[in-house]
Formats: sequence, C-alpha cells, structure tokens
Amino acid sequence: MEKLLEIKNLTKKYYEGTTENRVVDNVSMEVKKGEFVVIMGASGSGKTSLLHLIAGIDTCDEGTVKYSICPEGEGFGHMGEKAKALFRRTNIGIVFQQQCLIPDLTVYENIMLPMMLVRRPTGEKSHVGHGRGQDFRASRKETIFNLCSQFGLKEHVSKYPSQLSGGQQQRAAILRSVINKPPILLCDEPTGSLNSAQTELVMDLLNELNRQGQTIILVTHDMKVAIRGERVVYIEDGRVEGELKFEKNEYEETEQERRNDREQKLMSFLGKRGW
Ligand SMILES: Nc1ncnc2c1ncn2[C@@H]1O[C@H](COP(=O)(O)OP(=O)(O)OP(=O)(O)O)[C@@H](O)[C@H]1O
Repeated sequence: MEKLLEIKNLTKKYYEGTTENRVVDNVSMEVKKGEFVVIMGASGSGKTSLLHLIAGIDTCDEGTVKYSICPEGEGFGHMGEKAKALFRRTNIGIVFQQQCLIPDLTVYENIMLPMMLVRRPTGEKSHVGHGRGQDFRASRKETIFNLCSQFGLKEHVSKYPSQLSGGQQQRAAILRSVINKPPILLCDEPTGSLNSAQTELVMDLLNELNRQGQTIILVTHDMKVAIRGERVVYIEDGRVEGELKFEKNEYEETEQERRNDREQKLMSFLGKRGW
C-alpha cells in the first residue's frame, strides 16, 4: 500500500515554570493509504496532542508531519497558516468526542456545510459536484440523501440536532466530516459519549467508509472500538511504546469469532502494558 502520512521524530513540549513536559516525545510512524490505525494509551499519555499535530491544528517543536498528497510533499512545519487551513479543509476530516453540529441548522444543512466551503479549481471534477445552479443543487441533495439513507438518518434529515439521539448526532457529524471525501479522517474518541448500541452503529459507519477507501486514524480507550481497526499504536508518556497488527486467522469464520480473537490479542497486548 502507498504511504499517505509520514511522521518523523515529532515532539511537542509544554512548560510549567522551568519544568519541561514532552507530551509528544520523538514519535515516528507511517500510515498507508486506506489504513485504519487506532491510537491507544492511558489518560494524559499524549494521544489528543499527537492527533492535533497530525491535523495541523497545533504546531510541533521538533520533527515533521508529511502527507504524500501535500504539494511537493511539504511538511506542515513549512506551510503558512492559510495554506495549512486550506489543505486541512480539503483533505482532512476531523471528528471529536462531542459532536459540534450547529444547533440552528437541520441535519441536511449541517452535512451540506463543508460542500459550501470547499472551492475546487475550475474544470476539476468532484464526486460531490461543486458549482452552482439547479443541477448542482439536485446532485448535492441526492448525495446527502443517499448517505443519510445508507447510515440510518433518512428520517432525520429535516430535524435539528436537539431532536436526535447522541448516536444519531455523532453519525451526522461524521457524515459532515466526510461529505467532501477527505482522504484522511481523524477521530478523537468519536464514541466516548455513546452507549454500546450507538457505538456499534458509529463504528459500522467508520468501517464502511474505510472499506470505501478513507484512511482513518482514531483515538480511543474502548477495546471494542479498537478491534475495528487494523493496527493499534500504543502511546505511553508521549512515546510510541508498542504496536499490534491484527492478522487474519485461518480458523475465523464468523464476524463474532474474528472480533473475539482480536479482543483476546488486544487484551494480552494491553495487559503487558499495565492496562
Ligand atoms: N495546552 C496545554 N498546556 C499544557 N499542557 C497541556 C496542554 N494540552 C495538553 N497538555 C498536557 O499534555 C498531556 C497530554 O494530554 P493529551 O490531551 O494529549 O492526553 P490524552 O492521552 O489525549 O488524554 P485523555 O485520554 O485523557 O484524553 C497531559 O499531561 C496534558 O495535561
């Protein structure tokens, strides 16, 4: 698989008086196109800080974050704020624990918002059909309705966020993050505020998006969420302390067997790290 993201010797420091706290400490890792990578670690180990550096929301003190799809493969450190924001808007979808839907807009309008913000160069074809006029509006409507039907939100497109359950709100927030098909989706505890049934639905959606080609990096504390990825990177005190790749076993026949097997492997992996 082709490399999409390369992180080298990434470090982020905070100071309390003169005491240095390396919240991300010399992290190096790669993510391939189409991968689903999970980041785990104890509370305060630096997972969110790392995700913010990957998203370019925050700046590092040392090291580089490079996307192969970035112009000339430049790292974020070499890009101005404007260029970074533009790159992020076009290429990175971000999902947080608390879905930030706009309360005064319907589900449809919330999901449509990123389509209004992205401007593509004239002549470039887009899967969502950017432009103006009736054809554009019809194709936009079709895209949003199709996605909402696919992910159980068909009856809710005209509702406001306050009329939806937490799981429905989170799915709407995820659809909004992926509506422009950003090649990479960063999720920080996307199921942290959901019950187990809602978590399953959100993870089904993320697995489906991943099958459709989206690269996903997801931070979680939840083992049932982590086993939905392909590999787990474990962070301790800001450093990558270990990695577990889920390999397919011959004897796995059902989805449940596959999940049980992964859960056992993950428990053993985390157990060795004092989880
Ligand atoms: N703006 C900041 N100023 C100072 N310290 C910070 C700042 N942001 C984060 N930290 C510290 O960095 C460390 C890592 O925080 P981070 O939020 O990345 O951890 P985390 O692994 O995501 O934790 P959790 O699982 O609890 O969300 C913590 O010790 C935190 O207090």
